[in-house]
Amino acid sequence: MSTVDPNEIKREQTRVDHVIKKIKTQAAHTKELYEQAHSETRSVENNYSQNAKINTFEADDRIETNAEVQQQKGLVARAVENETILKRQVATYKQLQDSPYFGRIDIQDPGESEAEPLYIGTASFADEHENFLIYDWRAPISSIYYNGTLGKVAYQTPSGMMETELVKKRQFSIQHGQITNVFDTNETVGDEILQEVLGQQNDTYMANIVATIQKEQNDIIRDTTSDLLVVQGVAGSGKTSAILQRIAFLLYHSRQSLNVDEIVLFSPNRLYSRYISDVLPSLGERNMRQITLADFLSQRFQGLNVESNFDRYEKASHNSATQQRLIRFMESPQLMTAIETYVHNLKAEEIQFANVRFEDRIFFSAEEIHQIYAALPTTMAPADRFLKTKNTLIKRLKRRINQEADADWVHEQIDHLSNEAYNDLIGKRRLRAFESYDDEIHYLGRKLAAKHFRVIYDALYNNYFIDVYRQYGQFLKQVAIPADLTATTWEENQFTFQQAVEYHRLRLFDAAPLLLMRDLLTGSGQNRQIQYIFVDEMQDYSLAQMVYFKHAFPNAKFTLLGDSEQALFKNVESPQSLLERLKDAFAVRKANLITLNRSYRSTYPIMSLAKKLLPDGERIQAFNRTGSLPTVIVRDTFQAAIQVLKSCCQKQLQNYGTVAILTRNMAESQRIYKEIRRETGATLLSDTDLALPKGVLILPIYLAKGLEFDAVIAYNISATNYPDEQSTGILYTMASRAMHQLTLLSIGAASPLIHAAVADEHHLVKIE
Ligand SMILES: Nc1ncnc2c1ncn2[C@@H]1O[C@H](COP(=O)(O)OP(=O)(O)OP(=O)(O)O)[C@@H](O)[C@H]1O
Repeated sequence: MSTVDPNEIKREQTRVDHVIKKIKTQAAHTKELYEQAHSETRSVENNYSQNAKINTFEADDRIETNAEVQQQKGLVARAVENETILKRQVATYKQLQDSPYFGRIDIQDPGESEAEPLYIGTASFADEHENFLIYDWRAPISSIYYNGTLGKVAYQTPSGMMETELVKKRQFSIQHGQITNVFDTNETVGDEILQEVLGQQNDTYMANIVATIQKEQNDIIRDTTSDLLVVQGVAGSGKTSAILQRIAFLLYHSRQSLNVDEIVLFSPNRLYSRYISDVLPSLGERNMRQITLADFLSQRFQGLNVESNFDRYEKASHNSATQQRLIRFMESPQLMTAIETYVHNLKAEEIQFANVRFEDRIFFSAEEIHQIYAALPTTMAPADRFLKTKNTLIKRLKRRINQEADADWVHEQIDHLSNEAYNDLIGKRRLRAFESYDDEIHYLGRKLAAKHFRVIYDALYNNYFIDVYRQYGQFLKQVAIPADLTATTWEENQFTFQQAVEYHRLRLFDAAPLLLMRDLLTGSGQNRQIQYIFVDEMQDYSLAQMVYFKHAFPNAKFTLLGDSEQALFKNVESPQSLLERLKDAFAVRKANLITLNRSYRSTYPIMSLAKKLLPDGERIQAFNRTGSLPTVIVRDTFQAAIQVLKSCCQKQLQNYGTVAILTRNMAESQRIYKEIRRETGATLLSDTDLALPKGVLILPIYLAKGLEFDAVIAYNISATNYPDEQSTGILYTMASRAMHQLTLLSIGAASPLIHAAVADEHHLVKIE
């Protein structure tokens, strides 16, 4: 790393000025185009709505109008798209005007006498002669900036590997058009600029890291070949950042074949979804689809209240050994395999068909449904037999509707129809004459009968003629249980499942096997459109859930990221064993594992303490950023602790924008919120909050997953709250949320885990 000669900096600033001038000209021109496009869209839209209003009473007119309307619709769509592209371009130029680029590489191709400088920024920019003044960070040549050290380098292009020589690599910080920092480096991406970026205060929402992507992160971002990419990364190692830059990268590289709507990110909670929502737009891309596991499951189990990880965590702070063994089995891929085998071998008479009832009477009996199913060839897959059965039922329903169309009760209804209701029912047919009056009445009758039986149609459509809960109960009854579970435990397990369902509740660990069973039996539930699935905080998912995702998104490539040591909902597991289990469960052709051991978020003193909390924390490399020592404060009473909280918040707010008080659960958060909100102006955050304000925030640790704060106060890290190693993951996660300052506050003796961490190294903390 070397500093750059002042004259050279001047020359660079002149270039920055020149590029910005060009961008400004281009921006003004694009803005004009955008405004034109905007008024064009308005006029096409106006035109469209005029045309849509055209008299459609004459049959011939209708056909013509339809074609015209379709054409107008196309015009509107194109105008809107054009406008959106221009709007995005205007935004990109605005950003480039402020900071046009962050890197420069000088490359000398074989046979050339001079090196050519290339500048790298968040988007490409070319002048009027098509000279690239800035290269997009995702362009093939830009990979040299992230991967290469000076000397011979190779980079991937669409037409194969290219070789060149890297003779200079320069990093810039440019703010408001002024170079504030510049370094030459031989490293991949040197530490100086990174120091500067990481030392800054958190601005509540996540920012992109394209200027300082590190080599290992770059491997994650640019991996285009793996079907399963697993990233085990320590706290603050940039996993979430890598996901977002990877999505931007994939979109750039597969513009033609990949749409952002074909990417789904499973996020740990809704706050996180908001926290990361600015990154992709700052890179000129739209956000991917995001969903939490809880929302995904509620959508699939409409009408049932599915337990969430948070509920489970709030309910049982410590699981008994028996409970842990039960959970292990219920969340295992073996259970999912057992479901597959069970469904595969299921005999017709074992399928739990249910009566379809209508107005207190049985409309299709389970027996009738069973007979249809049983008559189908046994060689057919269960889902195919099921679909055929469903079709037969729908046909029978239609036949019945046809018969009822001429029934007296229907005729009576027709007689009492108002003119308006009559016209409504005739609907589109109004314009085509009926052969006879009887035809018209029969048509109306069918419509009325169909309306009458609509609930049955819906029940068939939604597969309510099979009772999957009873079927699942049957499955549990016969499945072979592991040796470490007793028959009594297993019976109790079946009973609690039944009981929960009676109360319209579903335990979290039943959700994945139940969904798999339902999908396999009914041939539903798969989404073949999705091309990429990302799962952040993968350690909070069971393998059974992962196996279900694999089934539900059969064409997707998976990127799973997490930190086995930030497990809040189960015991910490060694990264290697988690990775092995994942690989087995996914059984894909091309799996890639990447480990990130360098941590960027927290200062060196904070990370030094956090890693001591872990049994194998030594492998974590804390980024060398200075800061004050973490403080441990012990008080005897709740009131004394509240006083500490108030004074800490006031003090820390003078230096920092966000101070987060992290608690073990929601009840604790609420309790302290009541006590300190007046003096500190604190905000209590819950899972339904979608915004992250500045100031003092109070939240349970599970909502702080994936987030970071300038200062963190870990509230009540006492021996009572965190008595043994089951709490390791929680304390480690709490400590590693802090960027600049960490305070550990205990009421009564601190957790033995904290004592053990600093036992031989008292210099790691300051005791107050
Ligand atoms: N290459 C980088 N350049 C600049 N900042 C970085 C880089 N990598 C990570 N960071 C910063 O470090 C912090 C942690 O990153 P991120 O949240 O992506 O890590 P993580 O591995 O998902 O963390 P955790 O598992 O603890 O939630 C963020 O503020 C991020 O911007």
